[in-house]
Amino acid sequence: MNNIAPVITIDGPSGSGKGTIAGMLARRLNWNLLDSGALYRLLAFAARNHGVDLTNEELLKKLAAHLDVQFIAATDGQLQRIILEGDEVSDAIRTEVAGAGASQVAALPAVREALLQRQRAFQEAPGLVADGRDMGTVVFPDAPLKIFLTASAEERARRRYLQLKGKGEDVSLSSLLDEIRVRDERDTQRAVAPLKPAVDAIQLDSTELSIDQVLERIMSEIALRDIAG
Ligand SMILES: Nc1ncnc2c1ncn2[C@@H]1O[C@H](COP(=O)(O)OP(=O)(O)O)[C@@H](O)[C@H]1O
Ligand SMILES: Nc1ccn([C@H]2C[C@H](O)[C@@H](COP(=O)(O)OP(=O)(O)O)O2)c(=O)n1
Repeated sequence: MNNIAPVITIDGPSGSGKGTIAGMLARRLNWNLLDSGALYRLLAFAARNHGVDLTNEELLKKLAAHLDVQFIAATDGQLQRIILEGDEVSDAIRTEVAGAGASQVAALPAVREALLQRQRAFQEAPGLVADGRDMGTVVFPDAPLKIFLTASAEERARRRYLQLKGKGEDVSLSSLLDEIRVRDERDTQRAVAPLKPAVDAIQLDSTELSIDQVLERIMSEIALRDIAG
């Protein structure tokens, strides 16, 4: 691990735009990308494959410590690919069911502990953009720029609805809104590393902002701090 490499953390609730913004920032800066939510999704997915109950903390901890996963970085023509135990699961882990499972296993302290070093290992030169819930509070507390991205629950449900409809999934706006509220509640109320802004985070409400406007706001914070050389 190279501790000199700067980190930009982007935390926030589901559908606030973290993944989109983190990916765009990493490409623009030519930095590494950590999608920490993917790790929790992968763990929930692997647990289902192995018949491990999503409340069995001991077994989930073992599974997390030995998770056989490869992240193949995005290239110009291709999106990032995620390989779990030899199988490509890039799309399979993006369902709402996998998201709900991720939120469940993520509430278990032993699971979070088992995934901590794996996340910190992404901090390599020239820099890292890290997307999640506790990137600024727990995983990279010394990051020189921390963003806490929010949007109203209604707007986040609307975005998710359009995203899933675009992929041809049959979804309902009202059930997506319910799911988002359940996930918000679980992620903010858990005892360990709950979703909350770091004290030194910049809070950005994207309800009324376009993706480009959010990106430009963050780019101007980067320029102010002179982080990206
Ligand atoms: N500021 C924004 N305005 C409109 N749509 C957005 C905005 N940010 C993200 N989106 C869209 O919302 C959906 C969810 O964004 P995503 O990045 O997956 O959120 P998260 O990672 O926080 O769950 C995507 O389809 C994305 O294109
Ligand atoms: N750093 C993180 C990232 C995700 N999680 C948990 C909580 C989230 O509900 C799930 C899924 O996260 P993910 O970022 O992939 O989900 P969204 O794209 O925001 O819907 O994992 C977490 O507890 N800590």
